[in-house]
Amino acid sequence: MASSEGSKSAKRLNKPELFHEAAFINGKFITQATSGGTFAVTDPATEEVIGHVPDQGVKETQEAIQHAYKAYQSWSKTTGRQRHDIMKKFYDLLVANSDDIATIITLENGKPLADAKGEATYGASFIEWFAEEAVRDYGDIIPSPVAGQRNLVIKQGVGVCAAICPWNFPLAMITRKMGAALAAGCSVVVKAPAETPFTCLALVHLAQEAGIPDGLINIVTTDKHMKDVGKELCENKTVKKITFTGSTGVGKLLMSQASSTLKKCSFELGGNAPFIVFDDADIDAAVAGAIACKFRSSGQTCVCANRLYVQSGVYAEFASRLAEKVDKFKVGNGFEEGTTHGPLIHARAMEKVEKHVEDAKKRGGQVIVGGKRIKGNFFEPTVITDVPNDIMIAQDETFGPVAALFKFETEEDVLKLANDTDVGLSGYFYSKDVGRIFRVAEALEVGMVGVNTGMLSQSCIPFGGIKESGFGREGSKYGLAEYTTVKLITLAI
Ligand SMILES: NC(=O)c1ccc[n+]([C@@H]2O[C@H](COP(=O)([O-])OP(=O)(O)OC[C@H]3O[C@@H](n4cnc5c(N)ncnc54)[C@H](O)[C@@H]3O)[C@@H](O)[C@H]2O)c1
Ligand SMILES: O=CCCC(=O)O
Repeated sequence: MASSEGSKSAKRLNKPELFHEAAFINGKFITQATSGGTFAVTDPATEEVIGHVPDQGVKETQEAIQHAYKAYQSWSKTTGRQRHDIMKKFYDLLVANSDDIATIITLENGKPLADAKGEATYGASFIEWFAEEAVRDYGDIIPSPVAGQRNLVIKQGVGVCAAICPWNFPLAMITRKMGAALAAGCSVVVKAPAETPFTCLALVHLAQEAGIPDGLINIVTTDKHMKDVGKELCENKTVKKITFTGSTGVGKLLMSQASSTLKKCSFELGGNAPFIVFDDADIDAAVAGAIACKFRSSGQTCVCANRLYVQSGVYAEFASRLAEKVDKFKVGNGFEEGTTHGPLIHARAMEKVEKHVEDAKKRGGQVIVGGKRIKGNFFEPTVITDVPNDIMIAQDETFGPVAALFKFETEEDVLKLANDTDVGLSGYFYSKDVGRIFRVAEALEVGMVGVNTGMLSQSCIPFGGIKESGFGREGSKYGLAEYTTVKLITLAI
């Protein structure tokens, strides 16, 4: 039965039945955990409870895996065209219900409604993209040196996939994994983020409406038992792939657990993106790019700029123009008209942001806008200048609305600084010099480079990193390959 908070949340939707206080296994919404426990989910803006979901454990995870295996056996025998048709219906339903999806995203994640609508579109685009890829996953014929022999290469879905997803994109981080898995002929067990399970549950409601077979997608909800559930997903022999988006520390743990059964892994982990503005840049474009890249989702994306390196000739101008724009942001509840930036996800995130700002201040940084907590989970969008190269922010992503501006003199210097980090997800730079554009793009140690733009994200690009930002790609044709294995058939004729 729905809780009073859950009923209130459901009433905000055009289609209240999309709000489920449940897990989802084998096509059924399950409101009770074996342990009997539930956990509350709160709105990060108001800190009020918006609903409850079952606190599931290892037993339910094993059940979900078994159902996923059964569903995989039939789904893997369907044609790419059949998978396309169901996925296309699923996509159409996501689009038709995008207002409700956006409302749930704002409710549980806090991002402004306009951004949540953007995510509803972005998230749905992965289902559409992979539906279209499902019919084009070609094999190969390799000429044999042996007379009378033919070598055929076919692709097959890897099997049951476990997806462990974060809270910062409650829809898109799931559809990016799920879309590829379904297109490849795989089934999925998703461990929903404890902070944002309701978007995920609305998603599977629509999947079911679209005709996705029972057991093909399963959602385990857990909080207290999260580590045990994660370990089960990594160690269970029936699961053939682990896909994870989140912090590097958790990625390392999951990889060590997954090594016991040598699962295929793709990990999209933390970044520490350099954002470089050269003297020859278009400063208006660079400021606009920094606003989009640094402050999107209040700084809580893995591809957000974390270190802004500005060449000495334009440092003062860039800093004052950026500060002028940041000062005009309207921070508030994502449902309020005019809100440009929402809250941080929770108190732990706030502690990290405050620690980074205090450290920068102690080391001589000048706060020219913002710099402190407003109330609850809200932090002032902040710009700090004159920071030395060894502040905490230089080595650890803040995941918050703080732009630290480092000054540099030469291209050689800034490349050394930009690459002086263990991680390498994305990097950005602004320059009009064609030679420099190629030199710097090739030299940056990252998986994705934005040149004269602060936005990369689309379903058609290979999204992912190098170094300790993980491996594997999501989205694009490369993303589909992560969910398939290649099989050789040698035929003597
Ligand atoms: N790459 C990204 O998009 C992304 C997303 C979220 C967080 N982060 C990074 O991580 C930092 C901390 O945020 P966080 O605490 O939410 O990240 P996290 O890595 O702890 O959590 C991400 C997801 O992993 C799950 N998880 C955590 N420990 C697990 C375990 N042992 N087994 C199975 N699942 C587990 C959580 O339920 C969550 O849904 C952020 O400041 C940021 O740097 C990155
Ligand atoms: O935060 C991780 C993913 C962000 C994106 O897809 O743009």
